[in-house]
Amino acid sequence: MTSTDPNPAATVPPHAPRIRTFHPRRGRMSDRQVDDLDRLWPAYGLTITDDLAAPVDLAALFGRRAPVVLEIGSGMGDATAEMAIDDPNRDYLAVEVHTPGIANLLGLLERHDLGNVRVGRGDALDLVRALPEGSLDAVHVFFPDPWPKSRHHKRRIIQPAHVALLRSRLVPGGTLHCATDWAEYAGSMRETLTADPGLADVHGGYAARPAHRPVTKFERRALTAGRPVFDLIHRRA
Ligand SMILES: C[S@@+](CC[C@H](N)C(=O)[O-])C[C@H]1O[C@@H](n2cnc3c(N)ncnc32)[C@H](O)[C@@H]1O
Repeated sequence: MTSTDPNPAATVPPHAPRIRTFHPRRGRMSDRQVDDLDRLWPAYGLTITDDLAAPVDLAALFGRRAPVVLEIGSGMGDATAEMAIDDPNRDYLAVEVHTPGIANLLGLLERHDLGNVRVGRGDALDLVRALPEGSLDAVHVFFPDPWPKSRHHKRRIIQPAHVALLRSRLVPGGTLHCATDWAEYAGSMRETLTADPGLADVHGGYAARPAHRPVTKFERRALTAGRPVFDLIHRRA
């Protein structure tokens, strides 16, 4: 970090109370998901804790040196797997707290014989803090929990301190790509991303869904309900 690259999140003392950005839901797993989780976790999984040893060695995690895309909140993982299949020259690090979604993605990795995906289980922000600065080619935040009530906005993943933290982990020129179907959150995201001094807006506002981003499970629900979708893509200067 330099004096011209303020990173407020990095200055939060470790004893500060933590505010969760996710609902602590467990969810039921099918027998197949239980089996996939047991068998495949050792090969693809990364356990995330709030004292994860930093810096995380991404080349060791993936077994090669390639540009890395971080996906925060991969849900059931279908979109993650699809992007990784279409983009074999980059590595994908998906992070989720929802165990059935993690298990589902692990099953997809085996079925598609995908070597360029790893799956983190835990709070994405704990992982991001432990990543080296300038280590990510892109960060994807697709349909994050909107936390619609005003008193819960502090739980949103896209807020100034988190954006500064995410930006610090991008390589110069790397992109932070957010998408939401929640119009008010889209406005807040746009404001926050535009206000960050180290990010430049690639499209000058909302973008249409780029071809490389598959329609996600949550997005399908939004489209069925007739809600518009907002993509925002900003680049680290
Ligand atoms: C609304 S869902 C969207 C899932 C997927 N991206 C999609 O579009 O279908 C948001 C997901 O983000 C996960 N999530 C929220 N905060 C997180 C965090 N701090 N770390 C990891 N996962 C998180 C939730 O568990 C949830 O599965």
